[in-house]
Amino acid sequence: MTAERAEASVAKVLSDTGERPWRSSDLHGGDEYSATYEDLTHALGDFLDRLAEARPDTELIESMTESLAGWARELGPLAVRERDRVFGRRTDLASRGQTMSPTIELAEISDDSASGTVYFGSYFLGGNGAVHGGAIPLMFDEILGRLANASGRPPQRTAYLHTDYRSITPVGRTLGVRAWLCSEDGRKRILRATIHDGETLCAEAEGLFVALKPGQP
Ligand SMILES: CCCCCCCCCCCCCC(=O)SCCNC(=O)CCNC(=O)[C@H](O)C(C)(C)COP(=O)(O)OP(=O)(O)OC[C@H]1O[C@@H](n2cnc3c(N)ncnc32)[C@H](O)[C@@H]1OP(=O)(O)O
Repeated sequence: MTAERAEASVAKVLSDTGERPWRSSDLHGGDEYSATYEDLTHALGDFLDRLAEARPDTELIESMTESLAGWARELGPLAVRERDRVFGRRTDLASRGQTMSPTIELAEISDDSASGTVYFGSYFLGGNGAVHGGAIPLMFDEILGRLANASGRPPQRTAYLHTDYRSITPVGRTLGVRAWLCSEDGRKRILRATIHDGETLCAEAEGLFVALKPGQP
């Protein structure tokens, strides 16, 4: 899907849910700003992975705490309404401009399917090299939600998301991810997705997405 199409479908999501449609012109600084924000989210994700892996000494912990508190103080007065924010609203970027779920790099996307790769860094570790069991449905909701809301479909919300954990999902490896639309019935759409480590099926999910009625939040 092109960036223009993704943006058009997101604009529809927001206009139908009562928010002013999001436009790329909401982002200040054009292309230069676009690249900079993507770099910021990558740097933040990298920081979280390194933090999760490290055993810092007290001096470094104190110094990091001070730096982070300084950034929070600087950002505090810059808070804007949800519709004017950048974080998580950059559907033109693989990361969507957020770090809550890992970045999904899509190699193929059509109206009813998407496939690509996902990499869970150390930040998403549950234990013994396996991704946390809550991070996996988070990633599934991300890819299924994006697919459900793509291609000019009406805005939808997840009604249920069922995940089966078939084998551990390893941290620190590039994994295959696939999502596809299974059925449509009125306002209801069922979508499925899988994560593979090579030939091994790690996890699979089924989600029901329900198209929102006008004015529904
Ligand atoms: C700018 C950037 C924006 C980014 C956006 C894009 C990227 C996003 C990426 C991230 C994306 C993240 C996305 C997210 O995470 S969305 C956040 C998580 N989801 C929610 O918060 C949803 C909360 N629930 C609701 O709002 C309502 O319950 C909904 C809207 C879902 C339905 O309530 P509504 O009052 O409207 O409809 P209805 O109750 O008459 O139901 C309608 C039909 O559906 C059937 N049904 C309903 N529930 C279930 C169920 N659990 N199992 C089986 N069936 C169920 C029901 O039987 C009926 O069927 P039928 O009798 O007609 O046959």
